[in-house]
Amino acid sequence: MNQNRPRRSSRPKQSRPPRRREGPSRPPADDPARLAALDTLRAVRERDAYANLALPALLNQRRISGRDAALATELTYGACRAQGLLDAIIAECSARSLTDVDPVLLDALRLGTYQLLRTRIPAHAAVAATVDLVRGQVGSKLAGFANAVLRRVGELDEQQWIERLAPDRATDPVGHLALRYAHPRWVARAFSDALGTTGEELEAVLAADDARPAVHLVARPGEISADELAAITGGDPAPYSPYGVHLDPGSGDPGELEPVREGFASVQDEGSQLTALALTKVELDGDDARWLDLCAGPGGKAKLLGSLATLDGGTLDAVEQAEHRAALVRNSTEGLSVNVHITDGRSPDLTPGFDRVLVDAPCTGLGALRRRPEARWRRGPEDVAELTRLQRELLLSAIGLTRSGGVVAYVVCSPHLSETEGVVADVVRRTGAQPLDARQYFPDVPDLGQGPHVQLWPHRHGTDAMFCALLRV
Ligand SMILES: C[S@@+](CC[C@H](N)C(=O)[O-])C[C@H]1O[C@@H](n2cnc3c(N)ncnc32)[C@H](O)[C@@H]1O
Repeated sequence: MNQNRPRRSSRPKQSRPPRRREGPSRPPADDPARLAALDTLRAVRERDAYANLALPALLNQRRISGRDAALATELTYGACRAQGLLDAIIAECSARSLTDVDPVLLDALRLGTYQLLRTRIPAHAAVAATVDLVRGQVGSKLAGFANAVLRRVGELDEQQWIERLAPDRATDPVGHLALRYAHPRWVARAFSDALGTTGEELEAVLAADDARPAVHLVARPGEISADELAAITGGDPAPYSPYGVHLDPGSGDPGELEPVREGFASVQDEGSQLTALALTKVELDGDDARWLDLCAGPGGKAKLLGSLATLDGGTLDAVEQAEHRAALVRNSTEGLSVNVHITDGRSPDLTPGFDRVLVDAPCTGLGALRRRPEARWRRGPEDVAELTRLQRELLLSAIGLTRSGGVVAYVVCSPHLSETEGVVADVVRRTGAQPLDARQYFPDVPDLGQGPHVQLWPHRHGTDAMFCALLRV
């Protein structure tokens, strides 16, 4: 046990989180919200479930709604996001190493610690409810352990824990900010490398991953305008994409909106829209009727590109390796001039000579961490090498399938330099493809840096951190 652990007698009087609201001194015996949160954390850990899919399904199945659903959602998503910080604090308060703690007990401790540090639930209620949960789900033998750990956690507030546990900001700014904003160090390092700073902008992008993002819709070209879509949905036209609409994060399930149900609109990050649109804006000499999306599933960009190609009398070939994802592409592009191929984009049996090709390659997804609560803890730095190999191979294939004078857009939802500039530089060296200044194809989007490639950022643009390089073949 760490010698520096705070003793209860030394607790400063003001150490409690300041914003507690009054609440029941004991949680109700039946606690569906916390049980749903615990079961979701377990599904995320054991089955690699996505919290934002598993929790709504579970709430629905158990008919949990209203305040219980809201509490379950806050606790689940909050504990998923903050996991690294919560674990560091729990480890400091636990006599056992976390690897020796029963995994369900650890999930419950994460929920309890989250309640103590980041909610206004009274400390005694947070501890009692978690201990009851442990007693019911893990067994009464471990309830005392949970109680002891959480009482120690409650001796300091979040700020004080960070001061105690985080590396010194002056000597290790990345390590400090990684713990403060609950990101793995390698992710904070990747953001820092891409931004070229360890200062305020790094802090801003890490903080942006914890903000609830607006829901972005895309209007289907030729069917509905962004203004009409905004009027119907009560949203606002997006600042940069002519097809985009932003909805308030709390405005309910966008899948229930009529234009989405009818197929006139879809959920799509504005950054994704902008990268697909950039490909369509590059000037071409000669033919412009054969477009290709080499990594199309689940079909967001294929729908946008397919709509534009169809309006112009062209076609889009959409390649996807995974069968179930190809089915999603087929579904989302129904009625458009889109041909879906289930095949490996590195060696598809397609006739070369495409005019415009999109490679929206599989990636670490570090650019969309705000949309998936558990995502930042799921990938590791060891994933990068394999992904960059695949990205390079797909981009080389795309260039081979493009006619001379045609254009390729290489897109990833990650700012990791190995996945972005590294892949592009390597392929340009091998093929002689000519990088274009992509910034000119993102009209009116500010803060695009030195070019030639475009890196969007949540804290600058309100989009996912999408990267886009445009290469003339
Ligand atoms: C980033 S996602 C594409 C997102 C899509 N463009 C959209 O906007 O909805 C990458 C896709 O590439 C697919 N993929 C992975 N390896 C592939 C390969 N070798 N050939 C073709 N598709 C592949 C994955 O299954 C995944 O659906």
